[in-house]
Amino acid sequence: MPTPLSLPNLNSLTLAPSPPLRLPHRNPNRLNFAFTPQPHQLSRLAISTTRLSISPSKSASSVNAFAEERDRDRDRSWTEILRSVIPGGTWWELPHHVELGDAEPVTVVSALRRMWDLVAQDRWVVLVAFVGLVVAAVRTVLLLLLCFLHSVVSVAVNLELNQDLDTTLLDSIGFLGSKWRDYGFPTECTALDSVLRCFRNSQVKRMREKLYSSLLFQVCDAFENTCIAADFVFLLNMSVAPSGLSSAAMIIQSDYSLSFRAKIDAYTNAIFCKLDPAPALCAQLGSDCQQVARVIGNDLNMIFRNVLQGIGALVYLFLLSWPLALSTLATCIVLAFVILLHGQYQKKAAKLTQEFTAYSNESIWDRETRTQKAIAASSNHSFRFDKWLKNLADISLRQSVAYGLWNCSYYNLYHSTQVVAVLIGGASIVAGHITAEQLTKFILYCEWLIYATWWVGDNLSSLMQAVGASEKVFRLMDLLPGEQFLAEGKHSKFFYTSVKLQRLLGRIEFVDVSFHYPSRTMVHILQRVNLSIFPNEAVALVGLSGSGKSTFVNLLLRFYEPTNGKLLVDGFPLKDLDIKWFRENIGYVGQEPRLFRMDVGSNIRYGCPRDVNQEDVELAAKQAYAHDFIMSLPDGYQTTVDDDLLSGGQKQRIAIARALLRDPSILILDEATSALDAESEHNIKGVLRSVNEKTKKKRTVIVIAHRLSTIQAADRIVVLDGGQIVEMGRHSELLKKGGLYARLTQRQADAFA
Ligand SMILES: Nc1ncnc2c1ncn2[C@@H]1O[C@H](COP(=O)(O)OP(=O)(O)OP(=O)(O)O)[C@@H](O)[C@H]1O
Repeated sequence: MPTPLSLPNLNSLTLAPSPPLRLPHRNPNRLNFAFTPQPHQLSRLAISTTRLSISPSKSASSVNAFAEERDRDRDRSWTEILRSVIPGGTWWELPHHVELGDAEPVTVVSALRRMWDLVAQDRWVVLVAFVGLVVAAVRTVLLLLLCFLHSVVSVAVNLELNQDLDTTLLDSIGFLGSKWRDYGFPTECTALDSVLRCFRNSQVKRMREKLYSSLLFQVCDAFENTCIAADFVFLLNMSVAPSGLSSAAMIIQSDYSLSFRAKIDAYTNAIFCKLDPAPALCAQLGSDCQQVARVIGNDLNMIFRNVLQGIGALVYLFLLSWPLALSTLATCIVLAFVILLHGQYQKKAAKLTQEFTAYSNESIWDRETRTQKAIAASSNHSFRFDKWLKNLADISLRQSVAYGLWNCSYYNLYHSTQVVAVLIGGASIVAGHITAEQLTKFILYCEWLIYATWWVGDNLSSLMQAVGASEKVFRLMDLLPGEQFLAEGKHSKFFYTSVKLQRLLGRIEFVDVSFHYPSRTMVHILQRVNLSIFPNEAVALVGLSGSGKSTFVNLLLRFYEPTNGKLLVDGFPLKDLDIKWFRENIGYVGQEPRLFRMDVGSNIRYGCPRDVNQEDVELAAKQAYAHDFIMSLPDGYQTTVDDDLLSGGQKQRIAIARALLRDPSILILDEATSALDAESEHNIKGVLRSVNEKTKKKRTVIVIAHRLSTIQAADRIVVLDGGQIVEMGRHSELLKKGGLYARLTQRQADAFA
């Protein structure tokens, strides 16, 4: 039953919206109510937010008026639909989306300049290819000249104006022209196209490398502060923050002894082997770089070549008949205008497609397929993904229709040129200004000109798309390395000191440290934390989920800078220490270590700053209680693994072995044993003893664990609550105290009881 709507000023007239309630799309403020009329109540109401209009009841005439109004409404909606779909109408509006910040938008000229900079090493290849193409295009134009000469001579022969010009000359010109056409131009173009294609591939590679290097040298908060792309925040958080850390990614970041090439390979490996959920980066490095590189490898040369050929054809058209040439030129100008519009539209659409593809990829990645299968019973499970897909489909539909319209305009204009040529040309023949053969040639040259214009247009729209795609790629490439990565000497007007200590003892001091994440400035994660960790001490951080344990470690690893207070390492401000050297001396295992697609031995050895042999690798694996399961794999240490081929506990043990192999002065384990069974965990507790079993070298250990049995052997247990240290002491002392730690221990004991 529809809800009755009472209008007090209508003498208790009760109206009900007739189902279905129609909301006219053209005026969302206006609601039309229709109701089944009683003889004394027949009326139609239009209620708007600003006025209420009532047509008084007039029985049959009102019914007619209502029907007419409805028809008018229908007609109006059709005209509105038609108006919206014509070029420039509302249907063509592309969705608004995240702006890329306040940087200047990339123009064709600036994009080309950037691309030219990128091809610095191979400029000669581009130049040679372009010169070749110019030569090829000029030859084509000369071919036209030969044809033209051929026609002039044949006219002379036909008209018998000059009996001295015999058919031998005519034949030789025709023969020369056909040979030139058959062998010269296609061969050259194919060869040059191949050269440019090879060049394009190397350019894609270079762009990807540059983009990677720019990303690798960013600090997390740099991304969180900018609106460059939420997807890159996601990428970096996944790569370096403990919550989703790929240990390997962190090692790449920390390990500068690796060649840049190796880092790139490792990252490529990690990302393209699906080890790191970096959908946006995949999109950026995959299609976008390829699209941008296509500009020089393909679009520009096609545009250039066709412009030259078009100019040549136009010149001959003018030589043949200027009225006809003018009419063709007018057509070409209209065509160029359509090209421009279409190109601009495609550029915008390409930019949005790039954004939405990244977001749709992200929405798949961040909800792993298996997880999705497990929990996706709800009808809303794919809401995010569907939303992006719908946006993509909408854009793609508009792009296709725009392309169709563009093609349609081309063909219509092309045929209209022929019609005009036949009309004007026919009149010219009758008037004796041109011959029928000249008209035929004219139509052929027209075709050539229009064809060249079409090619220019087609490649120009592709160029525009590439420029759209290049915007984000270039902005990411332009990011300056984070401050901590510049700590190697002079950089612009700043001078960064970089202290390398002779030996890292492992004394860590948090002095009055407060911190909030850049993306949530109002939420204070750590508040006035004061803590000194002594060399060779094993300290455990415990607390409720979200109490700031991982953040504590993030600051120590210098993924973020404290907003207040300072961090000292061996008495030196952490800011002044060489970040490369410092991270080389740290072993870190995160909550979800990830493995690279390579053999187990290489995975353990990965990023190790010192020379190690197989014996060292095996020793580290034994300490991490990974040796036995590794030996049970088909090829032992040579077995190729990746994230999906091992269990969570096995991956954690390999990651622990990797950290131990570095023989670090400070070892950080953030929930590093959460996936281990009780026995493995019991065995691995030895890692906590803060001594390298082989060298007997001591080390500082920081352990974060929810399973409190893991940390009972720690020298000191620090309890965090709401970003503050609330308790500190040994296991037995804290139990006696009866505070948060005792409560947590009790809860866990109850849970297992
Ligand atoms: N990159 C980030 N941006 C904004 N807030 C964050 C970020 N990372 C973590 N936080 C927030 O900081 C708080 C502390 O997070 P943290 O990961 O340090 O907690 P934790 O004690 O390690 O938790 P857990 O035991 O569940 O791992 C949480 O409220 C979390 O939501």
